Amino acid sequence: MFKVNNLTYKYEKENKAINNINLDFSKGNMIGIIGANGSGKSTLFMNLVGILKPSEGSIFYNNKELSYKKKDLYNLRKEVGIVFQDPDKQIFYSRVYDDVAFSLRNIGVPEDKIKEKVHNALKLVNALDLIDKPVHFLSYGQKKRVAIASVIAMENKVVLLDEPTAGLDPKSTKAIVNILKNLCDNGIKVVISSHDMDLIYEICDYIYVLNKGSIVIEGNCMEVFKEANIIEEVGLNIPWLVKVHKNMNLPLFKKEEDLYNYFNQCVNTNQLTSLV
Ligand SMILES: Nc1ncnc2c1ncn2[C@@H]1O[C@H](COP(=O)(O)OP(=O)(O)OP(=O)(O)O)[C@@H](O)[C@H]1O
Repeated sequence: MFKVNNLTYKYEKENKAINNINLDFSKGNMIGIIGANGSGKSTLFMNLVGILKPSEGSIFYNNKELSYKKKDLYNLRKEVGIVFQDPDKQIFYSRVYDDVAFSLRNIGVPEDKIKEKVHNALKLVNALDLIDKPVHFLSYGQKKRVAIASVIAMENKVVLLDEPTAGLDPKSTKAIVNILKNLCDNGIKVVISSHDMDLIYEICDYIYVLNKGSIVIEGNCMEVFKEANIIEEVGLNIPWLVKVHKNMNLPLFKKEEDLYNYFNQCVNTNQLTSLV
């Protein structure tokens, strides 16, 4: 798994986009990387897959330091998939089918297997109807779903997703959330960056909070969001379930359904009479 030691990355001489951070992705199954605009999330992801090379510090994957030789990067990317924030960065082919098939062809998967994997991946992201469409005909949200399908089709061991649900409608967001949960249930490590704190709170079990390139807090989801002052100071929102907990003096629930079940139980045992 990924372990990052004292990573610093500078695009220019003085400014540190990432400033001496340490990460250990064995701490969770669904890891959240959160931070305001410009806090360094995308820069971190690009360092993890070897697109950018650390200015200082080191990155280990399965106890081996990243090597930037073409062959080693090729092997890394067979195991680690990335969905970029901007789908145009990752879509190269003119037809959706060929785009999703691209990486599979690259690693020599037979064409009949590719056909099956492309269909399955597009179906999962609710985009099978786009299979024969030219990519330049697609909307932003449609391109985003195709980019996610390309990574799902590869069946990687680790999937990094930079803002996977940004710009998606509720139905597609729900589809992506279910896919991420499913990947996680199947033992795939999912690392996600997002500005949607309700989403991060719902699905992540370990979180790193970045601010101006540094990690200001890390821990399990509930621990991190209980630090409301820090979360707000770095320009992020508090998830609504945490607000309910703080402002209504109710238990801290992880899922919306847990809150409803709690209320139903209270109603059934006549504990809500004082509110009615
Ligand atoms: N190509 C680049 N050249 C110079 N500076 C860059 C470049 N890309 C990013 N930066 C700077 O690095 C810092 C971190 O940017 P990065 O894109 O990693 O942040 P982010 O957390 O992903 O932001 P967002 O939430 O807006 O996507 C910012 O200060 C940004 O201006």
